[in-house]
Amino acid sequence: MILSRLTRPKLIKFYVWGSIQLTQKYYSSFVGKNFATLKDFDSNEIQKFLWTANDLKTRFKKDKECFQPLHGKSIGLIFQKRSTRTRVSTETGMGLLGGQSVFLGASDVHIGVSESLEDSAKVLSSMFDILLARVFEHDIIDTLAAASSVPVINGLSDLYHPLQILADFLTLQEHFGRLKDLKLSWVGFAPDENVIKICDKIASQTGSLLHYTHDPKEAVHQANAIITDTWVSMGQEKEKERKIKLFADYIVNDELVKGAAPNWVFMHCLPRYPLEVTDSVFYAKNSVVFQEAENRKWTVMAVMLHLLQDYSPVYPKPNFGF
Ligand SMILES: NC(=O)OP(=O)(O)O
Repeated sequence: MILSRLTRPKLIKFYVWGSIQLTQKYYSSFVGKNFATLKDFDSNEIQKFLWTANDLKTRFKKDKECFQPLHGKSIGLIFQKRSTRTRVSTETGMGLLGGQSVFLGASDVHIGVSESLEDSAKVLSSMFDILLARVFEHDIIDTLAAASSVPVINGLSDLYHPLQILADFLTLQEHFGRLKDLKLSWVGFAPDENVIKICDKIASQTGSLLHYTHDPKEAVHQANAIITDTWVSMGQEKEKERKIKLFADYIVNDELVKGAAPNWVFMHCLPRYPLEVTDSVFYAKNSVVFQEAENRKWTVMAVMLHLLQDYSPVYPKPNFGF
């Protein structure tokens, strides 16, 4: 199951995720792997990350347990853009696991400016045990990963935000008690055409239903989750006025959500501008946006832990419906 950042505003469509069908396969170790996009992991592996995230959340938050499996490990955080959730969830999560984080902002380091990406990746991976990068072009993630001797986590590129999708899945599982047979309606920009092709191929293999439409009412009809994102991404501020006009009819508001399933939830990865969703929906009792934000922490902890060492959850596997 994959999800892309939506990058091609010229194509105005709405799309709906059908039931999330995950195939069965034995879990494999993730140690030493990169985490660039969820399409690199099969459904069973994604469930494993989610199981561990649930387990860590229960152990640290509910049980108030203290254990530090990543004591002595460190992560380098390469950020070309600003961030609240990705940065803070990773820094505090690494701290809880006993490790250390070093933030490397765009104006702090030479990466891609006075030193090649490859040289930076070689140097940083000789000092850190793992790297996380938030970049503009997705190719930068691939370049860093190819030159790095340690795992690289994608903290957002122009194509993928896999950490966010893990947190979204965890939130859906917590709320609905399953992932199977949920109708997810994403209201916003059209996905990248290549990503659509990949999604269609996976859907044909798994039995998921994918539907793309220009009609927001059709998109949210009987949806269990209505999801949107900011229309003005970082670095696209110049396009703000054009996008406001272009997407004026696509605001998620009380009228639009009337067509959703009775148990609908609203999701948004944040930060949120009032442009794309009204306060009445964003702060509605059906909104799970802050639970979704908190889950960024437990999911990135699961990813860091699994890329650095094998981990067996203490708590039973949550029900995903598969
Ligand atoms: N959703 C998300 O990635 O938030 P930040 O930009 O604050 O990291």
